[in-house]
Amino acid sequence: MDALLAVRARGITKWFGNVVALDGVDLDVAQGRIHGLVGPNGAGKTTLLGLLLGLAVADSGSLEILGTPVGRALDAPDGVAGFVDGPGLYPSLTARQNLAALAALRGDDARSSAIDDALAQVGLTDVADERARGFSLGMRQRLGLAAALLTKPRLLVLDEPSNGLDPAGKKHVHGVLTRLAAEGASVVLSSHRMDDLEALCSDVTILATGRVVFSGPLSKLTAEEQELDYRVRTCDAHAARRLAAEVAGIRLVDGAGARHDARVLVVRAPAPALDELVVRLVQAGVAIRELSPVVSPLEAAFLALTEPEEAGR
Ligand SMILES: Nc1ncnc2c1ncn2[C@@H]1O[C@H](COP(=O)(O)OP(=O)(O)OP(=O)(O)O)[C@@H](O)[C@H]1O
Repeated sequence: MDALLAVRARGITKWFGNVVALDGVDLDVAQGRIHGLVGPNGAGKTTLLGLLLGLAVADSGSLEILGTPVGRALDAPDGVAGFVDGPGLYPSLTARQNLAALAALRGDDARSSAIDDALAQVGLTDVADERARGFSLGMRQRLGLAAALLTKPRLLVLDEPSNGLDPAGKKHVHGVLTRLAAEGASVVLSSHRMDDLEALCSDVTILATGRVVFSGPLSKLTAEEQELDYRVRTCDAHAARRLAAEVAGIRLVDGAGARHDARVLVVRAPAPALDELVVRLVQAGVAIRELSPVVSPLEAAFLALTEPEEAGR
């Protein structure tokens, strides 16, 4: 096995009746990295995360987690924590009691200082003594993450952890995941939020109808995208339009993004042509006030890679 891999999956197939949820999936998750799993509804993300957590076993293929081959038993592999379909909590217990009870279930005797620390990391200190029954979705997600942290995971597996998070909750969760990875743990998470994935993940796997259509560094995915639409807002839209028309490889896109602001131009361009436009604008004394992709590079790649699959269903 590769010493630097937290997950090594080869040819994983999983059927539910006559539905193939995973169809020959290969996945490498490097140690100390945050790996995003993305795909349309029903692509197989939750099924794959469930296999990593030992909630189900594959019908075929091989799976190694933290260097150990996974057998047929339904059991969380050592060093792995996380949840799919929301964390399992006791509604009638407080946040603090939940963490103590979940630790006791594992046979651990979590010190109250460790519990306090986990609650602080996810930003739930103020509600530590409130019952989980009254918690919002975002608070339950954060409490589930705190429970996972108490196990000191070497691999953390989370299904859509951003669901229901307000901006403060998101900041806490991102902070926790980034810290874990910096300390050498690996994180695999699914999300439909491209902005979260781009902010957090170094690697991404895109699934479509149970198959991997891309897996690798996020930078490679975005670099592979040939052309993107960019909003360019300048101090002189007229001059910007004229200059854009002169740059080879740039096409002006009417409509989206420019509609509400006459100073905004939307151009479709590969990165080198966009660079050339920026240089020409500056040389011509046209100030650039905004330059941003209309949809994020990950979202553009996601749509390009998954839409043909969707259409083919
Ligand atoms: N327990 C189950 N019984 C029957 N079919 C299932 C079961 N779990 C998943 N499936 C099917 O397997 C496929 C993959 O589902 P899965 O939940 O893994 O997708 P997903 O990518 O997590 O989707 P979403 O983004 O909607 O959460 C779907 O066709 C789904 O209907």
